Amino acid sequence: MNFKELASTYKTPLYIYDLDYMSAQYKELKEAFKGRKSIMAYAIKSNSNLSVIKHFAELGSGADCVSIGEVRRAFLAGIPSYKIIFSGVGKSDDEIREAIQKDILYINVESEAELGRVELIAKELNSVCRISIRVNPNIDPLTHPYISTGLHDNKFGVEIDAAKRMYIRANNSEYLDPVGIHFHIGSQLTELEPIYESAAIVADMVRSLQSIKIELKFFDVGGGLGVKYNNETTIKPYDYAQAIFSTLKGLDLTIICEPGRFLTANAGYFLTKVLYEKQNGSKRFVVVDGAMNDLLRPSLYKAYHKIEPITESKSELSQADVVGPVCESGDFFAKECMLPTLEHNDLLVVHSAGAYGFGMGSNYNTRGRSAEVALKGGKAKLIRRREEFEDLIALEKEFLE
Ligand SMILES: Cc1ncc(COP(=O)(O)O)c(C=O)c1O
Ligand SMILES: N[C@@H](CCCC[NH3+])C(=O)O
Repeated sequence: MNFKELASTYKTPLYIYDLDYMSAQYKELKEAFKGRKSIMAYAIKSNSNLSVIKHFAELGSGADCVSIGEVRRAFLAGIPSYKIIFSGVGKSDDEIREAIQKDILYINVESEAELGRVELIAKELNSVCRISIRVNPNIDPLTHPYISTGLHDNKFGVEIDAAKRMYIRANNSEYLDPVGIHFHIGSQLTELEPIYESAAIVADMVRSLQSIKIELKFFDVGGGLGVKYNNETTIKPYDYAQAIFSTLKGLDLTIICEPGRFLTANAGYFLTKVLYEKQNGSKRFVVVDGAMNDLLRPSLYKAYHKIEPITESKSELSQADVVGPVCESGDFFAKECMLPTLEHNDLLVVHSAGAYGFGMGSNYNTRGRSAEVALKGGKAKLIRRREEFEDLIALEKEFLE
């Protein structure tokens, strides 16, 4: 990849996404589920640029959404309504209403109280809403605590007993059609066992519902497949699919998988430019033009992202913290990273930045968010322009007296 040329054409900081890599990841995962009916529902939250979603739409993907905004993005990008799923613990009445009116595949319900709202709104609309229920299997996914979602300590989903009550209620309602069951125990999962255990619990639940004549069609295994940021061992898609198949013996359900990070993380690069080198006592800092408002993961989770310098410098390597201009000591991309002496305008490539990168960005410190560029067949294309000062103040300006 010619990062120098990309930086000179589009300036920095810059997000770059390799769409061909995303296609290869998509195809590998889809292929792993061969032999069973399956839908890949791309988790839009991992990278919600419309051109990225459109790319997955063209590959035949559905969409997993967590807000009505994401549902609207899915429609805009050409994902068919019958492949769109809407999850999340706090859907508002307006969001539920619009999802029902848009006739998406199903609303994934995450509490008994929410089931009541969905039923009421479907009744008001004189409609029948397809639903699934998100089961919280209380299994430790063995990942970072901030991205664990499958324990009773986490806000997501409902416990088995509550789910059963909800299915019975939904099955008896004129306005609800229970079609699916769902679990998603966390993100960046690198151990297969918790996924297998969760799938087994949920498959047993499907069987117990069958015994009371509630027949589901969709077995939604969520997302969560981890990727290599550093030297993690990851789960192979084939093993993942086989583990799920092994829990489904005797059940003829369409599998829905909601990959996010697996498809996008290692397709993305964040390109930033060196502004200054500085030394505070024995501490060396490399100050760059990107910051935590562009890529929050290192600050929020102490997440590791490989940093690759692009420089003519042949100097010895020494430890440095790579930091941005934001007014927070937590604004860093790497700590104690081995780097040569860098010059003004040298580039640093932050790897694995395609998932939960741009989307978790903000305008903190009145910084415009970076531009985004997509690469396909070796060709680069701008897919979001850089935010300018005028964009940042647009919603406030009219109120200035
Ligand atoms: C319901 C649901 N599905 C899918 C995903 C995508 O997760 P990941 O990016 O780890 O594949 C998430 C995010 O954690 C989620 O909450
Ligand atoms: N934002 C997280 C992933 C959250 C997944 C959504 N529940 C990350 O960057 O790793």
